[in-house]
Amino acid sequence: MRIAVPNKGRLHEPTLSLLERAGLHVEETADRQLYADTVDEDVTVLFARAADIPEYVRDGAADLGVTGLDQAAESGGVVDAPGEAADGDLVDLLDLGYGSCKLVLAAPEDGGVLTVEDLADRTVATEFPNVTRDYLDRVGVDADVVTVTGATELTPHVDMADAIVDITSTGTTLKVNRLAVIDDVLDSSVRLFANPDVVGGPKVEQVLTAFESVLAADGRRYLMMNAPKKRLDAVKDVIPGLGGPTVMDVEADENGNGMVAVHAVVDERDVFETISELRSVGATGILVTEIERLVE
Ligand SMILES: Nc1ncnc2c1ncn2[C@@H]1O[C@H](COP(=O)(O)OP(=O)(O)OP(=O)(O)O)[C@@H](O)[C@H]1O
Ligand SMILES: O=P(O)(O)OC[C@H]1O[C@H](OP(=O)(O)OP(=O)(O)O)[C@H](O)[C@@H]1O
Ligand SMILES: [Mg+2]
Repeated sequence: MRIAVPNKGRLHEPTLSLLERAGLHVEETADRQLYADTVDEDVTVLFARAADIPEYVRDGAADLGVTGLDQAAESGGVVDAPGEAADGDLVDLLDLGYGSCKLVLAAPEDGGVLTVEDLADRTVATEFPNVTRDYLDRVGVDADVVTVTGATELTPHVDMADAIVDITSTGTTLKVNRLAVIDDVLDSSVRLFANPDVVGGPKVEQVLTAFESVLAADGRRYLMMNAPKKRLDAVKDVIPGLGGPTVMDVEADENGNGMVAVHAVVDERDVFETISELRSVGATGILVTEIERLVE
């Protein structure tokens, strides 16, 4: 099975680190720029441009692809389940949570374009012509779309366009270029995309489960502690555990009181508060550890 991942740019490193955390360690080889084996002999990684990855998956050159929803939407149809897929659609299997950005319509702060309606018979420059045309159709505005391959923010200042559709996340680039957001066009983040023909296959499901287990572990901590058996109910009340904590009998303390070891998964935001509450109900030897993966 082949997974296409970004070969460079801002999505490259986080995607490799996700593969690593998912247990799909990518082997170092001479050809690593193009493709690489993983610890799983059935899984190969292809390194491609973020914008080309949807095409690799649609074509079947890769079974799975990791890239931004913006890129997939630009290249064709995207559906949530294989049953909904028309010819050439990709299945959006999982939101991987990084690369969050928006495609927005923006125009010069001091210009004459204040609403999308003002764009009628004017020009929009973008790296995303298909998404932009779909958007203009949706809002019923007839404007020309000019395709550029970068530095889109420049075009309104050199009279190439009256507005742009471009990626924004912090808003800094738009601000520096004195452009104001007029409308949101598409919310994007990095997704795991699949060719509809491979969804449900055992290897794809295995990769999906591994990625899901990394996401499930994010923001969670594993707590371990000892507690007097007679305080167990109080300890359980404190821990908002995943399906309740795991409880094991351990040796009695020096006074012969029954003791238990309690393990639980908790939200990292609750750890600080939970520890003091656990101590106050008699827990001792409290350990907090990170979780690499969590298969629910
Ligand atoms: N500022 C941003 N914040 C968050 N995500 C972003 C941002 N810019 C881009 N992205 C996401 O990353 C994807 C790839 O962008 P990136 O800049 O890494 O690639 P690129 O510009 O196509 O790379 P290159 O041209 O170097 O191949 C975008 O399609 C989008 O999903
Ligand atoms: O809202 P902001 O946080 O300013 O981010 C938006 C900018 O980020 C991306 O460019 P990138 O940094 O990837 O450079 P690139 O044009 O070389 O792709 C995008 O094309 C915008 O220009
Ligand atoms: Mg970029």
